[in-house]
Amino acid sequence: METLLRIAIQKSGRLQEGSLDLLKESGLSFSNGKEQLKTQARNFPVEVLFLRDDDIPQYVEDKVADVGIVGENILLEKQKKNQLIRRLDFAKCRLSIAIPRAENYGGVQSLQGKNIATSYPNIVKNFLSKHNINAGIHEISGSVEIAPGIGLADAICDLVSTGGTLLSNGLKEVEVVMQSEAVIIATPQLAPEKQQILDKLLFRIEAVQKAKNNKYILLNCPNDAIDKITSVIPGMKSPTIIPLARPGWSSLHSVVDENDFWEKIDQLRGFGAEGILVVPIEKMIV
Ligand SMILES: Nc1ncnc2c1ncn2[C@@H]1O[C@H](COP(=O)(O)OP(=O)(O)OP(=O)(O)O)[C@@H](O)[C@H]1O
Ligand SMILES: O=P(O)(O)OC[C@H]1O[C@H](OP(=O)(O)OP(=O)(O)O)[C@H](O)[C@@H]1O
Ligand SMILES: [Mg+2]
Repeated sequence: METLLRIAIQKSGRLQEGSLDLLKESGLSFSNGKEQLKTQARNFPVEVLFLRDDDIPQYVEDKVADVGIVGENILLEKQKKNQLIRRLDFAKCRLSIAIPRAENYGGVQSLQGKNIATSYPNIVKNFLSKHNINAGIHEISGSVEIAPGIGLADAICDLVSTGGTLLSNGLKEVEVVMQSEAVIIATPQLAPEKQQILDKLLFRIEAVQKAKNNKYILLNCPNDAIDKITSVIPGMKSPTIIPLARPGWSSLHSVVDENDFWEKIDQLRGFGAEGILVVPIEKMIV
């Protein structure tokens, strides 16, 4: 029987779209109907399980799933035997403590003796003991931001992204406990055949991630600017340089990192680059 790598992803919620996109952009083709809880890829030895994200670390520890995609917040909270394989650059958020907007905050000591509502009791417990704070933890599984408003707790610890939910519940963020993004987790000891499949998948994921972080750039420049421009955008090995019909000019093709893109464009223009075209890359294999 063919060995399949079992990957657990969130069935519905904030991680679902990013997880599906990542697997599909990595070339896996599978169906994901609304009621479907399990599916096998048509063109890759992978089975996908659609689960509640909170349950994924336990499934991975129990080897019911070999690999999972969860937020780092869930990985840290659940304290299961999982290894973090790779950060995935989506579902970025932070886990923060917030208090009613009207209240004064004089640093972490202000939490002494308070009651904190959260879905992350273990993370909050560690945070409080690191700061020698004695506070009560009231565990609830959702709608945490409502807790101070209904007299359930003095403060909360929950995920924040735009801050919109805090704002609309009259709360203000006072401490960032951790930053989080989606990650791939795996059982500590994968069978060699499964490890091989995972390595193959990780190679594809890397190509997808690199492509997202880079752009293909084409520009025209005077020949005497080629060296300076090459030092700014050296490309994967070196830029491609093609002479233009106009004497003394060349077309230079390279890749540029998305993160410092605009600074580099300013530098290139300063060196005399013109007619700059920037296009997305679909996959990037170094
Ligand atoms: N506002 C946000 N912005 C970015 N990422 C977020 C945000 N909220 C949550 N996340 C990330 O997405 C993960 C899933 O969030 P979601 O709200 O869908 O979970 P859930 O309600 O617990 O879902 P489930 O029903 O699967 O248990 C979180 O653990 C976190 O890592
Ligand atoms: O800072 P913001 O951009 O407002 O995002 C933060 C909110 O997003 C998440 O909930 P989600 O919307 O996923 O709903 P849920 O409570 O049903 O999980 C999280 O639990 C916060 O409540
Ligand atoms: Mg959940």
